[in-house]
Amino acid sequence: MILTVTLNPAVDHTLQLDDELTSDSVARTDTAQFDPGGKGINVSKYLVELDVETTATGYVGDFLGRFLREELTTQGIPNDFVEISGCTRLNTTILTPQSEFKINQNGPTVDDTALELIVETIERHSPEMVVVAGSLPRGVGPEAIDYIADAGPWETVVDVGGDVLADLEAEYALCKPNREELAATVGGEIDSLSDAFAAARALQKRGFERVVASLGGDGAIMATPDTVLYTPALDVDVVDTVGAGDALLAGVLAERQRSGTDEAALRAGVAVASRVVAVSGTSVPSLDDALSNIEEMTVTAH
Ligand SMILES: O=P(O)(O)OC[C@@]1(O)O[C@H](CO)[C@@H](O)[C@@H]1O
Repeated sequence: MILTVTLNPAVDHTLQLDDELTSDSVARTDTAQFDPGGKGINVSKYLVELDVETTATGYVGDFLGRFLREELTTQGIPNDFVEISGCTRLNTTILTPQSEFKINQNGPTVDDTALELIVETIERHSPEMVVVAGSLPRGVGPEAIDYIADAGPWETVVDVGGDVLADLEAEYALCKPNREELAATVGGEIDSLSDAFAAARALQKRGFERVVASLGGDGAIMATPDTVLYTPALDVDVVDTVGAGDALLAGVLAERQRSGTDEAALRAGVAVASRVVAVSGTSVPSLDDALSNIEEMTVTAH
């Protein structure tokens, strides 16, 4: 079982506008979508759709926390959250004909004594793997992630910001930076695929058994102890990119559990991400046949 930990969940509010945003005028829209979100929660949503056993945990609070819980339960996503007194955040995506704007709140402040409740929740579910993903709420530092990773026999996967990633000290089975986070961890720019391969290789050597990096429209890479694999993105009509990295991670973890090979896992990640960018917000597309033709996708070793 894969348990996801989202320490700073969000309700994702997605608005679609027919025109570009302009200052000093009221934009009006008929469409408003609210999805339970936050990176770990999204991974659980996509894993359920891929028929992988999962449970989502993390901190939730107040009316948006209640909405998030109820909505996940209605959607059939197993969840077991820790209640906090602060309010879960509302993150907004505004889609205009030309642009995608994303505004994320920092979220509530969490007392670090609540971490023990997260660890107790994880222990109750005895997962083989724990995925800690998303930003940290105020009051929680990178050492909380090391604490979770060291607290039990589970393998731990992280998808956290580049600054947090750089401070982690425990053993991790996998990390999933995006291009900017990859650049931040190596303190340089990623201007080409070969920069990305070198950065992923360097990060892998710093103590992550595998590094899966999402490169947006350029595809994704996986650095393993032996090689760096690369798969280009599929050609799809992109509605928005919110949740694409979470979908990549869910696809990689689902396929690694099924076939165990890194090549197939990377292909599966890119295939699932390409389905998710074709729907708005962090709603879940049908992934029934998402993995059916993945052996036709290109993977190269570098
Ligand atoms: O502020 P964070 O935690 O880095 O990211 C949160 C978030 O942008 O990530 C998900 C998409 O990956 C959304 O569901 C959510 O709003």
